[in-house]
Amino acid sequence: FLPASAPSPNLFGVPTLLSSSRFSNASPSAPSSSPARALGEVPPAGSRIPPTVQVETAWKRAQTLLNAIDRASPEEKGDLELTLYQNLQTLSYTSPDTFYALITAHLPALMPFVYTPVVGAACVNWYEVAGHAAINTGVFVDGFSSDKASIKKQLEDYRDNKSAGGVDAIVVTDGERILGLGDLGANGMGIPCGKLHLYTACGGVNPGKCLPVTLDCGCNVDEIREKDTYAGVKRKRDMSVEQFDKLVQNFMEASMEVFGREVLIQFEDFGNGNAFRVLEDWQPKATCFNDDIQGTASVVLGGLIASLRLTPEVASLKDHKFVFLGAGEAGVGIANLIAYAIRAETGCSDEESYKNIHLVDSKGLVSKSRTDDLAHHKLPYAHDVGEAKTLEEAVQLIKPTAIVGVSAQPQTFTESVIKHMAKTNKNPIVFALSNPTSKAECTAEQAYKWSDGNCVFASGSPFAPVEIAGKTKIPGQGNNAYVFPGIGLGALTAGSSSVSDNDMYIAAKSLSETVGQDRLDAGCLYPPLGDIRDVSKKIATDIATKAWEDGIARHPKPADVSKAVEERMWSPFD
Ligand SMILES: NC(=O)C1=CN([C@@H]2O[C@H](COP(=O)(O)OP(=O)(O)OC[C@H]3O[C@@H](n4cnc5c(N)ncnc54)[C@H](OP(=O)(O)O)[C@@H]3O)[C@@H](O)[C@H]2O)C=CC1
Ligand SMILES: CC(=O)C(=O)O
Ligand SMILES: [Mg+2]
Repeated sequence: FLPASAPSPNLFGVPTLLSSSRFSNASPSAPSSSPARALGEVPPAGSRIPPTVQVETAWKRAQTLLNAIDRASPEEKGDLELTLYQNLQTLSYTSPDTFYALITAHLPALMPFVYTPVVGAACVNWYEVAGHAAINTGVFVDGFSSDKASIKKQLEDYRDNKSAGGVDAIVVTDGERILGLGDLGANGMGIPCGKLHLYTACGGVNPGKCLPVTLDCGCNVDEIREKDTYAGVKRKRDMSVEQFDKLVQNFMEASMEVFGREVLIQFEDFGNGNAFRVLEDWQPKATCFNDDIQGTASVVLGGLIASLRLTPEVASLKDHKFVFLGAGEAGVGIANLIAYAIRAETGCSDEESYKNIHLVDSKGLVSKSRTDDLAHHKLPYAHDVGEAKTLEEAVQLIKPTAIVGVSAQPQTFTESVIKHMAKTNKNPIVFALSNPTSKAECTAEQAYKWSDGNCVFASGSPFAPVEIAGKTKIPGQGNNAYVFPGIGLGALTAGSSSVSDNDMYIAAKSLSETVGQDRLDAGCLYPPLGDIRDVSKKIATDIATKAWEDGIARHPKPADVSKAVEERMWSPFD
């Protein structure tokens, strides 16, 4: 940990370390920090002072803002939330150790300000909000003019000048489907940044070895692209599928050549016209996964497995009847993993495993009569059960035990839908998973109120506990953040050559085992966020153990896998 070399004031009043981290904007020719000073690099024993005092100061100042946010009127709230987001980003540059110590120690309070929902608002006006971070963070690849050699050069520059000697984990987006906010173009860079902050805080991945990337393929939203401050490529998304696939191929090959074959690559918030195909192309050839399709599936399956301990009337996954609102990346990803788990648990056929899973998309219930017109990924769910134009009709027709909202359409879980669920089930599952909060299918309060406190609720962005009928209900955050850090950490520990669908199933089971009876008693299907490093360690241990069993691990097997995971975890407190 370094003494202040260039102090500058900021909200948290901590010394700045402008030349010491991967966040440095120093040009390659500028005097660079000595290698020993790079963030996260293991320092000689005893040379690093835990940033305790700075963290206390920063936390006091953050609390001032948190209190102001609590007291603010709805009109003032948004600006104050963005102020806290901005200050945290500044801190991540100026004193990374303090930043990671702060968010790790106070994750439940601060996660909403580095991740959903506030990162969504930050992305909308990224170039105004993110300041220094906007253009200096990570790597922006111009999708129209870059070839493999130029991408390699960008990555090598990053490795040599901004990383702690290499990169372990990349989160890459093309900005086309940012949360439920749609196409934000290069503004989407806030998402890889937020995800990687969580890789470090929740999964102990060395922040000096994390790389956020945006493949800038233009933006179809005129008011974003045409803004004076927009620094992305000012073109529409007019690339052909072949050009897009070539860009992804160049990026994937360049990443593996520069950072090594085992570099972990997480696809994030791509539009669904490309996401499924890119995953199918690259899953066998790289250590990669799509967080929206697979990570989301794993966290939802984990919650469902935990819920079986709460809903004795539903004995196993195969006894559920699911209706999804949304049949895109998240919807189909979750549906596919539930079907995978049912097959694994019962040995049934593919067809049988899909039978009780129903999807509603923008045109209504996905059904047999629509097969001529359906995207490939929806076909397994086109059942012969009749037709429904709306969610309400679908719920009346199917009589589900669980509804899962992944549509980015707010307030679509209406009073009448939830009342119907409560009438036909003792404890209906209601997952309103769309992000950010403004896109949630319903709020926690609505779900509990309309079901007389009987539903089992989870949401993608956090909601506060709700008092109902003399009980406190704790809404779980059904967000892939519970699993992706552990999945990535596991793959990195083993040096896995791939990340499989079975890994998502393993992570789901692992996560479900961390949910204590006290949480279930409060209606919550997920462990406290404050325990997340232990949760990630457990998930990582299970994933890495399986990688060694399956022979896909490139690293030698340690005597104690859990210890190897723990030793790999970077901590700002070490
Ligand atoms: N909690 C979590 O961890 C996660 C949450 N999400 C959230 O889920 C949401 C969707 O993400 P994703 O699946 O990737 O997005 P996609 O764009 O891939 O899919 C959106 C789906 O919603 C459907 N849809 C749109 N409008 C309606 C409507 N009026 N009625 C019914 N369905 C509709 C679309 O229908 P059609 O197919 O006909 O176009 C499509 O099937 C986002 O808000 C995202 O933030 C995503 C990943 C993780
Ligand atoms: C959580 C997440 O990955 C999403 O909303 O896209
Ligand atoms: Mg996402």
